Amino acid sequence: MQNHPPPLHTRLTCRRTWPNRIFALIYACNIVAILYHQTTILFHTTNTTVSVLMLVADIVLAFMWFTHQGFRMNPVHRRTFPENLPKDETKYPAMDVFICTADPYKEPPMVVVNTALSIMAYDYPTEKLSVYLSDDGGSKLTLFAFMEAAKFAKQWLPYCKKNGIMDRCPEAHFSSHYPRFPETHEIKSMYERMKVKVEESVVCGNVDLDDDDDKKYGHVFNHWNTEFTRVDHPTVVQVLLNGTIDNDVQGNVMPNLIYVSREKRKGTPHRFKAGALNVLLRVSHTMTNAPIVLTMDCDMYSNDPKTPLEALCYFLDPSKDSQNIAYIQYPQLFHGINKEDLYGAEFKFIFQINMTGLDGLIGPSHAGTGCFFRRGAFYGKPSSCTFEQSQSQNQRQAIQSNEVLARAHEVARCDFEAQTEWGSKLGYRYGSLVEDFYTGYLLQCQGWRSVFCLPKRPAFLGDAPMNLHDLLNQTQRWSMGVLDMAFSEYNPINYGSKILPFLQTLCYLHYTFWPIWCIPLFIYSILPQLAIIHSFPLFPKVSNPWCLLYVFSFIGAYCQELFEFILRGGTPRGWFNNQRAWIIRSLSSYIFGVIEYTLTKLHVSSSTFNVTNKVIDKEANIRYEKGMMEFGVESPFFYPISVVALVNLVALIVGIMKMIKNGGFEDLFVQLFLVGFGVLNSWPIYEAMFIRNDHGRMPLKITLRSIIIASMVYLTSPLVF
Ligand SMILES: O=c1ccn([C@@H]2O[C@H](COP(=O)(O)OP(=O)(O)O[C@H]3O[C@H](CO)[C@@H](O)[C@H](O)[C@H]3O)[C@@H](O)[C@H]2O)c(=O)[nH]1
Ligand SMILES: [Mn+2]
Repeated sequence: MQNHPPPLHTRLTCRRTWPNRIFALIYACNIVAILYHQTTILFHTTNTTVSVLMLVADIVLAFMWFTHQGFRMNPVHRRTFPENLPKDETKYPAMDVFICTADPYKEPPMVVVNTALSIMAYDYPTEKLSVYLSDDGGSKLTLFAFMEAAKFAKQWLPYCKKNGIMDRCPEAHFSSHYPRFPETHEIKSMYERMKVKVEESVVCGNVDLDDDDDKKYGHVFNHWNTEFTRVDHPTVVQVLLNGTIDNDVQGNVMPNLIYVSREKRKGTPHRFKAGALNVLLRVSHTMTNAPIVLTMDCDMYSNDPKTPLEALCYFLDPSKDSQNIAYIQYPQLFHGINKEDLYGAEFKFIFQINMTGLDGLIGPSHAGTGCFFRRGAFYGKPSSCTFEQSQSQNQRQAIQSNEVLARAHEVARCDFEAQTEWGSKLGYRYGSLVEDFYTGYLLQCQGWRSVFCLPKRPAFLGDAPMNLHDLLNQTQRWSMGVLDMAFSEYNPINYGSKILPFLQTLCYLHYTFWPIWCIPLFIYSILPQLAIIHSFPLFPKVSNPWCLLYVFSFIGAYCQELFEFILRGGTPRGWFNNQRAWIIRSLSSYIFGVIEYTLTKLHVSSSTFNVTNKVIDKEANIRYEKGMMEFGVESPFFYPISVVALVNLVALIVGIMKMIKNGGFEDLFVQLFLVGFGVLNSWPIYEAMFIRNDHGRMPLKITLRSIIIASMVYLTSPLVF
């Protein structure tokens, strides 16, 4: 018998698979029956407009339910066995890490520095590790922060490794119950000094170089002359640590650390994060050309120094299937989210639950950060390159040579990509505001596969939006991004469906049409409410057996989600908040996303990548910790949710009054239930409008205008009823 080498990874089907499949069958029958019922009503109704609207809502809900089943048919979980990796570390492939930042005022340089330090301290052969920072903010403040970080790293890395520290992000480390070693105090005060220095420079908007630094780096800062702006400036590439020259305080080699701010010129599109990553792909190609590339958002620090070894369990697996793996995606997990995740900002379904579903098909979608790539995947199909071929030669000594630097500057030019395949066949793909999701999808269409890793100890932790406006801003961008995809030449209907397996296509359909949730949610949160005022029954009486269909569809869908949510470590309260956030997003950012998308297609406006704020407002954060929703700013996002909240409140009051006066509970039961549920979900909005008087309350202007709009909705409703 042949001796099998010990496994590097395993994949098991989740126990909920069969229950999921059976439930899907039952639920599908229920949906068909409802649609049938709605259609028959359409032919007998006294009010066609209302019936058509209800039917449209139900068809969209049915579509979303159906496409969601792709995630449920074969969920899996995986395990890796890094202990079975080859012992000889010199055989490990080199790894280039890309960190993106775009704005020193929304993404404080200290946040970025912490991310970089946590990665530089990986338990991975240091001489194989290079960290590239892309600064789309073109900020000398960020460069200055990294200069300081390079110095601090020389103490921090040996300190972490010698003492076996797990939290290698200094900020996270020093804000936890950290162990004390003889040198801890010294390291901590060094960190504090660096933090003060960097934060002061951000406050005053200028950098203060001492003599040594001035000698070393003074010339780089000369780039920031009066003509230098964040949207118009030359390339700046600065090697801050060179692994072959720089040693830490104990004489060990350091990883490379390279600052890159690509050239930007007015009128030349820079393609946001996708453009930034493509520049890093090329710059790193000229310098280290590692076969593995890890992409990171600036706020996602590493929470486990052994993570790259886990990724190696797939990349070093000699089996044929493993040669097709383009990327290994880790979930986006967050720190600083309040107890019950007030805004559903964790996106447990998108980043965790649905990912395990995709993993059982041909692999997870790409989530932008915390993802290990095979570099070759950016350059072509799986068959055309093997891992060994793309292994880099050791070009380390060269990274600071004039030749290499000149080449790096060349490939970072803003016109370099003109008439090339970058963005269409090479690198990150352009054309969607969710470049990550789009690129992952296109790689899978090329035949690449992917893997999802969900270790017990989170591999990465990042910042989630911590107020409502930021969250809605983020999901509006995502909405526009997926619509870009839905209507692109490579949309999942015409293109993806011909290449990808059926269930995988369903999942991509679900996401690319994500914002159309706004259609049923909007109809359901306005129409039954108005119908109550006009005493118009929309649903069968409670005593009518058809009514059970509606009850089952509601309870069935909600219970299944609750179950999935709790299986993934959530709480009932967390689930409730999550569904509330879904309603709020649907009524607000999805609608705005659809409008904004349409406007960009009509060339009335142009789409931009609004970076999510990562600065914490202390006062607002106290309210957030208490579970209070933050309104405060006069954001147009708040109008639809305020109006809907008011419409529901009035409908509930009127409905109850009518029932007391005339009876008819049977007729209006389902509607009253919906309205009651609406009011329950709107509670924080009423508080923000009428009760609270802190800074996070709803701005008076929005409250007043919403009252006017809601009144107009009621006044014009006779047009429909
Ligand atoms: O012109 C730009 C704009 C953004 N970024 C970077 O992109 C990252 C993500 O931006 P963020 O504002 O945090 O967006 P999120 O919505 O939180 O990010 C999610 O969604 C994005 C797509 O919309 C993906 O790119 C991200 O990886 C994914 O985490 C950050 O590191 C930014 O610095 C750039 O480098 N250049
Ligand atoms: Mn982010």
